[in-house]
Amino acid sequence: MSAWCTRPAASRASSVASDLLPVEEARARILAALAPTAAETVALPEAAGRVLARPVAARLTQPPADVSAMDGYAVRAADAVEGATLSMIGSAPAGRPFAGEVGPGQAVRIFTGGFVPAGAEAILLQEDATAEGTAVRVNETVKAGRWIRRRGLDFTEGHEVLAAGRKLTARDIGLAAASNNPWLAVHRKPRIGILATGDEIALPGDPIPAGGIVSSNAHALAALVKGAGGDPVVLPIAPDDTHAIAEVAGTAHAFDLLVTTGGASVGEHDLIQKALGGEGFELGFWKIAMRPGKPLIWGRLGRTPVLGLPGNPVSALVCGVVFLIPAIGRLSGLPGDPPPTRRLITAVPIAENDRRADHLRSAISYDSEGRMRVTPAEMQDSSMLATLARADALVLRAPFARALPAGAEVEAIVLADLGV
Ligand SMILES: Nc1nc2c(c(=O)[nH]1)N[C@H]1C(S)=C(S)[C@@H](COP(=O)(O)OP(=O)(O)OC[C@H]3O[C@@H](n4cnc5c(N)ncnc54)[C@H](O)[C@@H]3O)O[C@H]1N2
Ligand code: MOO
Repeated sequence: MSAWCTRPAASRASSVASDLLPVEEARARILAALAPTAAETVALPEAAGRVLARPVAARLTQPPADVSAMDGYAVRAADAVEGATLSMIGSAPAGRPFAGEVGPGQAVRIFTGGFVPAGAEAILLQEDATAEGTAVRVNETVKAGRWIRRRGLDFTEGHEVLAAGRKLTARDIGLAAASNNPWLAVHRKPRIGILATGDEIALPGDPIPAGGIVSSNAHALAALVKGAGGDPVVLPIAPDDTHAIAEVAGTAHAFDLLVTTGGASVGEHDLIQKALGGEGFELGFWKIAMRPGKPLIWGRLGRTPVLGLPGNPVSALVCGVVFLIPAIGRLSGLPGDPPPTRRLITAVPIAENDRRADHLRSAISYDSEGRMRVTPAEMQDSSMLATLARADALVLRAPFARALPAGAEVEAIVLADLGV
């Protein structure tokens, strides 16, 4: 048994009670086997949503000098008392600093963003002054420092403005631009191969074989991968034939992760492990204590990790939420946190659970007092994609969780939190 296949002690203990690996342990083992992709340098517009591979330091100080926060007059604080009249000696619009100095009894016309001239200690708002020619009458006394943005108020040259490991938001892109960083080092988008298998499946729009169905998994997973920051590559559908599966899997080396759907279970047409086995597949684990998603496969084909998702469409997508999104996060340079959960109140009683951690497709609604309530769908069959599409949340039920009355608190993954 290689290090890849070694079971941690906790797993051995739990396997005494069950042959199914707990969800948290399965996710931990998946994440432990993944490393972030290498860094690449991209232009700012390409960097949004990517994860910084190296910290970003400011390449200038902002503001570069003391600047005015308002339109008005740059004045010496002691002179600008109510009733005084000052003499305007020039102007300092943004981008054109005044070269001279403000002397006693003098003022310089200044505009928002203009450099505060030497000698000035405050800005007199134009609303608080009356100008006639070069005479400026002060209508309201100003305090020293008023309306001046000090040099370096925002950031200082050489200081870190963005830390490595940060997923870049529009705000971060603005900060990188303001700090004069046109290029950023980010982790390459993880390339995720998606291989749907099955004799019965056809692409949407293609002729459907007798007894067949339309393949939804590859499309749904590609959308999920894209939303999570990965680069999906949908491979041709492989029929239930070990040679065909092996041939397509031969492209695995091109991916940071190969995801298969279907053929994960125990039927004689469930061929993923058999077909990949001939190509040198090393199994990490198979079967987890999860509904939907029990026959999940995890292993490695050469250097490429392989996540084998069940064929049932809801199982494939729920496993996508629970395992694939964190895996893409880890490959992208993030920690790969589990999906965030929220505490919600169930509107209806929930039955006790069996040994598999359940993920109940549920609707969120608001009661007459505006409080959020969650209602699991009555039917939870893992073929029912419409129920998943209509759901707002997955209510989590731990193995052997006790029955709950209406009004009890539950933990739930809110799908919109993940953009799924
Ligand atoms: N005797 C047992 N049978 C099954 C077990 C078990 O433990 N013992 N587990 C069940 C569970 S749980 C699941 S989940 C499924 C998973 O099966 P597979 O991963 O082998 O998936 P398939 O058999 O290939 O397909 C299952 C179902 O999903 C449809 N499918 C497959 N691919 C797609 C696709 N790309 N798009 C849409 N739908 C797809 C397929 O037609 C089947 O209806 O196994 C249970 N059986
Ligand atoms: O685990 Mo299966 O996904 O229950 O249908």
